[in-house]
Amino acid sequence: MRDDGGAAMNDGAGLLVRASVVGVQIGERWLVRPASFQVGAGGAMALTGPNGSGKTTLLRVVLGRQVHSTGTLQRGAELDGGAHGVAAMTGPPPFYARLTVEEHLEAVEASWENTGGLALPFQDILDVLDLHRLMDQFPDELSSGERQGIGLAMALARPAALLLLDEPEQRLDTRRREAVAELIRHRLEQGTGVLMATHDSHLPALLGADVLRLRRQDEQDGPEGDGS
Ligand SMILES: Nc1ncnc2c1ncn2[C@@H]1O[C@H](COP(=O)(O)OP(=O)(O)OP(=O)(O)O)[C@@H](O)[C@H]1O
Repeated sequence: MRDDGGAAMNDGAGLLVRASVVGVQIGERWLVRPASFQVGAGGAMALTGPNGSGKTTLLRVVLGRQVHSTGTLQRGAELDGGAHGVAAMTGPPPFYARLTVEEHLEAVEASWENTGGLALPFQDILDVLDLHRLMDQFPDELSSGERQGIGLAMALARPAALLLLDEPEQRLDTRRREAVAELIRHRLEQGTGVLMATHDSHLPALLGADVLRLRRQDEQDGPEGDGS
């Protein structure tokens, strides 16, 4: 693994991410109170907590898009392996207005043709999420839940050592939430590590994920509040 300063670490075989008291602070305000967790290959970690407790911000720290103020973040060398490092879904995917859903998926699939192909075939993902009916539609003809579903499909198909998902259950009905859990389980079985933010207590249970509950700055400390 490598720490924030880029120094190689000798320990942590199989570990993809190790965060030790990582917090984000602006002035007196904690966006993320110091938290510790780790994600290994084939392991799942769920960040939970109320609105504004810092789940998305912590995912952004892991992605390298947000600087942290305290602690140490170590990332496995696998995560820096170019396109095969991290597959992230942190919001609706960028869509091209003039391409259909099918053309988007074809473009994603083609981009992986020469590097081992997709981790999960789109056909399987579309079957499970019941998205086939959308193939001929354009982005502005999709509901927010359908856009979320297509974004998830793209992230779940993408080969990567770490899958990072921000509220994958968002805007999905109960049946599709269970379907998403099934797809994530496939990725875990392939050895992919999964780090997610979620408001759904069932999803971590379905995945056997470790759970870290983040606290907002205005919440009292409690037994699980040290983030370990
Ligand atoms: N760009 C920003 N600048 C300043 N503060 C921010 C910024 N983005 C988020 N915050 C603040 O950081 C805190 C954590 O926000 P974050 O989006 O990480 O929470 P969250 O747990 O993901 O919330 P939710 O469950 O509502 O998605 C909030 O208090 C939010 O107002």
